[in-house]
Amino acid sequence: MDAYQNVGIKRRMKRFFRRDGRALIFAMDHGFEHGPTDFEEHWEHVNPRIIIKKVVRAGIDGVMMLPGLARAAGIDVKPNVGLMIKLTSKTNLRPKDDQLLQSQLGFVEDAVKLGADAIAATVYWGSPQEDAMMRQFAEIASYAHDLGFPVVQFAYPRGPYINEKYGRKEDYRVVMYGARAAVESGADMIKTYWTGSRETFAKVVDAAAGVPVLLSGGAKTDNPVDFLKLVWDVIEAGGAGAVVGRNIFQREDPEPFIKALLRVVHRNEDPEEAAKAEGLL
Ligand SMILES: O=C(COP(=O)(O)O)[C@@H](O)[C@H](O)[C@H](O)COP(=O)(O)O
Repeated sequence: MDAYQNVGIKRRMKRFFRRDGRALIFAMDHGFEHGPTDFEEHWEHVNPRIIIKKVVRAGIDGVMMLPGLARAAGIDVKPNVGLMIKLTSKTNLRPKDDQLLQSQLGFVEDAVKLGADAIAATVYWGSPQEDAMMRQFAEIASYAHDLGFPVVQFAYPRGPYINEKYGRKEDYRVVMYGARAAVESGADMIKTYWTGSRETFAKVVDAAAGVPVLLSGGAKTDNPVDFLKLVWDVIEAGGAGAVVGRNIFQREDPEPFIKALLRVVHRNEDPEEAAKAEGLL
């Protein structure tokens, strides 16, 4: 890779990661991947401009969106906040047999025009359609790297063989495998599942061989401290932070919660202390 691209990738990575090498990123692709019902708990957050303004005000490090939402609300992602555009997706409406495929819904050029700082794509490792997603990722990554953009892989092990062999997709051996596959396929950042313990997540981090590993948030926890504790475990395991959607936009007042998360991610604060400091307890 020549010096220009190398500098481009490094500079853009720094728009997400602070000097401590960690980042808290807001995810908003749920209207497409899960359907707008995900927003019903706090319906005003279905409007990307409303929720993006809140998360930016709270001090989030980055925002991840699909290209269409970035057209609508990318302008609200202030220049000091990293913008990650994801170029693959799927709806929950497609037939069951096709749920293990993410399709390309935008192009690297679109992300560049939208002012992206990083480009993301999902690979369901172990899917019967793994081959198609590997090719898609390779094409996106190759072009993005040529232009000096970092590439994020949502490295999600998913598929019938995984269930048969490991019992669950969150088994650390398979999450670790997905993370390693992401590294070996050229990812600059990895987003993946929680494996259930610090010890096992630390192995995922080791398998990623220096490529930052971010937690994929998951369903909202009733008690906000439970999610703070999860992110604390990720950080203690050597993880680089988290990409969080529902735990933010499904809360009535996401701002103190984000501030508490930032305390845990960047200041190593104990989750309960962080929650108290932001008035959550
Ligand atoms: O990866 C995604 C969906 O995963 P899923 O198929 O629901 O397991 C992304 O659409 C989300 O943005 C990501 O999971 C982060 O959002 P939350 O899980 O924190 O809501």
